[in-house]
Amino acid sequence: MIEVNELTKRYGSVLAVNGLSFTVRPGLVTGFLGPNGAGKSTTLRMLLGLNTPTSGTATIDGKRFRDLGTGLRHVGALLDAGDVHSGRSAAAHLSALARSNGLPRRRVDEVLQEVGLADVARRRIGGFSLGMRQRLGIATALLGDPPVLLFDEPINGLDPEGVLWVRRLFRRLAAEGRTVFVSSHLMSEMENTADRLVVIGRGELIADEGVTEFAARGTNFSVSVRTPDTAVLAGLLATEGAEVTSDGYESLTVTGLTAARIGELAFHHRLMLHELATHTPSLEEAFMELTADSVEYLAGQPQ
Ligand SMILES: Nc1ncnc2c1ncn2[C@@H]1O[C@H](COP(=O)(O)OP(=O)(O)OP(=O)(O)O)[C@@H](O)[C@H]1O
Repeated sequence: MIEVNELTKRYGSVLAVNGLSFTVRPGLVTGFLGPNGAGKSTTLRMLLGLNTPTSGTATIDGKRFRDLGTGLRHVGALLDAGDVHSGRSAAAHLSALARSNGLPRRRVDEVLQEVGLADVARRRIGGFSLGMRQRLGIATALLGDPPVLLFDEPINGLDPEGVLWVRRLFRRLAAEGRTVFVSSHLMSEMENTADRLVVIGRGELIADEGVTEFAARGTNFSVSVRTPDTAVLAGLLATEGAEVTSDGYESLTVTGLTAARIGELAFHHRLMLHELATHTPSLEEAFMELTADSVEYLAGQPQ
């Protein structure tokens, strides 16, 4: 169990993390989401004792990381996949870590196999692609067979097959009863992976809930209508208080009225409908909507 309580980190005038509180439970994949610069990496670094909080606490199973004393056997983490000695081979890198953490040598072969790097184990890391480095970072996190796993943007650089693999891996690790906490700035990466979401913006908590509850917060419900009588129907819908936009030939998008009400109106006025479909906001849309105020860099904004 990860517990973050009133956690704050200030860098000079920048308040990177501001009074953040949440818990991450075992047996689930929890996505840690927020736009760029929201404070995800800073929070993960404080959990791992790499940054000191300005105030508040970040604990793992009730203790600060540095007081756990069991290192890789308790918490495995992927922070920055580029942060490895590039002159070494993958096997040498993992062997050195296994030795310094008192882990058996066989774990090196097991994790290399697990992440699909067994065939390139003796190659220099310097020649690895970003995706291979991510796999090595994941292997490092798994080395101590820990009950708690933290991954910072693990999907970066992975090809589609790699993305599927990593999703299945996270699901399996959670099913084994581990605590799996995965950061991303893209909701699409978490949509089919996470059970719960901790969403932050500008260092503050926006949501801490199940994926379904989060999706239900999106308010952009709309109805698509196709009819040969767009002008007549649009007029009728407007008098009912709906907001109507025409998407081109025979096609309208309507907000403010249900599909059932639109169908009734069309029926009463003998208007033919070719399509009537409710559009439920996606998880991605809910995320964009709820974090809109926290986005640091917006495309198309004047400088
Ligand atoms: N060492 C530092 N010194 C000064 N400011 C920092 C430092 N580290 C982070 N920040 C600032 O703190 C804020 C949060 O950064 P952080 O890297 O934690 O965000 P993030 O959510 O991980 O973003 P990203 O998705 O871009 O990695 C940003 O405004 C960043 O510029």
